Amino acid sequence: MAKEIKSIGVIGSGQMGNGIAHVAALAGLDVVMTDISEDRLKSAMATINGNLSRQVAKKVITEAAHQAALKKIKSAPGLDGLASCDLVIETAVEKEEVKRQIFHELCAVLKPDAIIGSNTSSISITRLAASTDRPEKFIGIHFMNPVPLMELVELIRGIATDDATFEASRAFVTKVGKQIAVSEDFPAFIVNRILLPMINEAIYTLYEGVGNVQAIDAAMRLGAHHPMGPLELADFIGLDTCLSIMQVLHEGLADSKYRPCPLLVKYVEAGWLGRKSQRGFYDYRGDKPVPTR
Ligand SMILES: CC(=O)CC(=O)SCCNC(=O)CCNC(=O)[C@H](O)C(C)(C)COP(=O)(O)OP(=O)(O)OC[C@H]1O[C@@H](n2cnc3c(N)ncnc32)[C@H](O)[C@@H]1OP(=O)(O)O
Ligand SMILES: NC(=O)C1=CN([C@@H]2O[C@H](COP(=O)(O)OP(=O)(O)OC[C@H]3O[C@@H](n4cnc5c(N)ncnc54)[C@H](OP(=O)(O)O)[C@@H]3O)[C@@H](O)[C@H]2O)C=CC1
Repeated sequence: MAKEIKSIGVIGSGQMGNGIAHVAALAGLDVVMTDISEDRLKSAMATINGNLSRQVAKKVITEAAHQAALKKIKSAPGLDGLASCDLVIETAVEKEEVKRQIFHELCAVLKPDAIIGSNTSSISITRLAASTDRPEKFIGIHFMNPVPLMELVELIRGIATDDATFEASRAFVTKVGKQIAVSEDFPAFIVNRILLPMINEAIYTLYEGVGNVQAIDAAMRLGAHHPMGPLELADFIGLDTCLSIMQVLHEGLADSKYRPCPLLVKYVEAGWLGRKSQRGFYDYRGDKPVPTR
């Protein structure tokens, strides 16, 4: 029988890491959140507190639940605090070499029966699993952004993932209140295999001058009823993450239809990564977002 997951660790406290810590703590799990810097962790705790307050204001949760969730989260830099976790979910940047290095260090401190999950948007679960000492206890647990609001989690088995790991992960995802879509381990899985080429095409539409930022986003918001325009959504995801996903699709499927738009490459090279760096297809430094093209 699959073991119940009662405590989780989260590596990386960016928008996905702090969102996963938020929903797991609200579900009553003990959470240890780690990152490379103490400042990052402080700002992640402030974000979680703000997002929980927003849920209280919207009457989604009570103030008592807000306070109880905060008490469930411990944060500490480095990986030592993860030693007793049942499940550790890696949510660091979408760079394979960074994730492999993290897993190398993590395996040395983790208890032998702990499960490792990766929140990767696109990278092969089988390949990441092979860089650990426990490929059978490794799985893709792919939350969507923003985690507290989005209903779906993709579960992706690597070639070696065993049934107990899959079932324990399934029970964990259900416990945090999310629905599951099971995906085979192919580049970018299901959601991003479909979503990211659409976003990349929107960037080509901008690059080729078919429309400006405002026109492209209005077209898809009002003409296709997407909740956010594709360029607004790209800024929300992070342009570095969008580029990494397109690169994984392009290399992994060897098809030119996935070629990342040169304009996306240029924005990332400029450090204009979207909302997280205050500038992307919109400039967020003023009172309201202003298109940069
Ligand atoms: C890249 C990958 O690997 C996979 C992915 O995740 S792809 C991305 C998937 N996500 C999407 O497609 C999201 C599309 N957008 C939407 O569905 C909606 O716009 C939304 C759900 C994000 C917001 O819905 P809304 O009803 O307009 O929310 P609203 O209450 O007005 O809040 C909007 C704001 O709060 C955020 N937000 C609201 N409640 C939140 C909470 N509890 N926790 C975190 N963020 C929250 C929103 O992101 C946005 O941020 P700012 O206020 O800082 O600008
Ligand atoms: N953004 C999205 O919409 C989604 C992203 N994902 C995936 O989730 C993961 C995280 O994305 P996201 O939260 O957006 O990224 P962010 O850039 O917001 O956060 C990544 C965090 O990881 C930290 N970090 C970097 N290197 C390490 C390390 N070696 N050890 C510990 N922490 C580290 C970063 O610190 P610093 O900034 O100081 O480098 C940062 O705080 C990626 O794999 C991404 O593909 C999945 C679903 C949706």
